[in-house]
Amino acid sequence: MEQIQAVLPEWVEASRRLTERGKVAAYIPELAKAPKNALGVFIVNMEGDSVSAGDCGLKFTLQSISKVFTLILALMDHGEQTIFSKVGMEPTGENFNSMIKLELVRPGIPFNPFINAGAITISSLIRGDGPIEKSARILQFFRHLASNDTLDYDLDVYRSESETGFLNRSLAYYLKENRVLNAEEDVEDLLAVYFRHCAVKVTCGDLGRMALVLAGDGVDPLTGKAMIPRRHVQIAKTFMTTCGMYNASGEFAIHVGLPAKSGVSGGILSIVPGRYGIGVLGPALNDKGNSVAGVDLLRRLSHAFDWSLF
Ligand SMILES: NC(=O)CC[C@H](N)C(=O)O
Repeated sequence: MEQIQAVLPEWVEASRRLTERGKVAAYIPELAKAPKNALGVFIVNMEGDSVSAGDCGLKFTLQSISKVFTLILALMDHGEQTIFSKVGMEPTGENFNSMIKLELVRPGIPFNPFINAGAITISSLIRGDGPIEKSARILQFFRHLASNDTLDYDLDVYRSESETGFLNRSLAYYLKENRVLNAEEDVEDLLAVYFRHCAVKVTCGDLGRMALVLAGDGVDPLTGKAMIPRRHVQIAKTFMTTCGMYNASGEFAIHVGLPAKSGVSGGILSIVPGRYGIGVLGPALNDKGNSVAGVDLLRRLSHAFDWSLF
């Protein structure tokens, strides 16, 4: 940890320069308010020692990072056979909100649980009596994983996405037409669950702490508590490696070589299996939609400390 701490502040400042080249997401209007030049990182090891640098105190919404944990909750609710009858296991090579392959490839189930069509389908599989109970179960699960009972929604971001998320609505109706979603599924209720879990507000510290449970294969190393079956962590880590950074996942595997998941608010959750949980925030995104400075910082760290799995 001392070795990492010794270089971290300087590397954050070096990577921060790249934020000038990126753009803050604006298709959810509320996200456009994020500070473009921010960059923060938090790294925690299996003993609970942590290091951090940059703008670590900033709060941001999980967005697509939440998909890792809703996938896990759905797997815990139903088992892998049911889940993989509804979503596939392959990267798409398309944008996360694209619907093109749903029509082109049969059967018309979403290619994987991390594209929006897949994550909306996963939200429909969370157990609970109605959208309020489903959302409450999801939030409770996130709070457990982060060891933080104060995690909550950013309601401004939630409303902003709910008022403008017409593409996600289209995806959901298309899935319903194709019977990937049940006939009795109410699309507005379902999207309320989906938009809510995307709008859970965290810091880099929360992200790192959630990641640590994945680094421990589902056992929280700091409490010794078994939180997720190992097999479900294995599935989540595999998707993080193959699809976690959208259609730049191959490039990220070459340059960084770690399981990771990014979100449009500029967060990246990553792990060094068995060693570290990592949370990064850098709202300026590159043309693939990943935090431009965040990816650069992870690349520096991975190279220097030989973290690549490959
Ligand atoms: N890539 C993302 O982070 C997308 C999440 C966002 N809530 C959406 O559905 O568009």
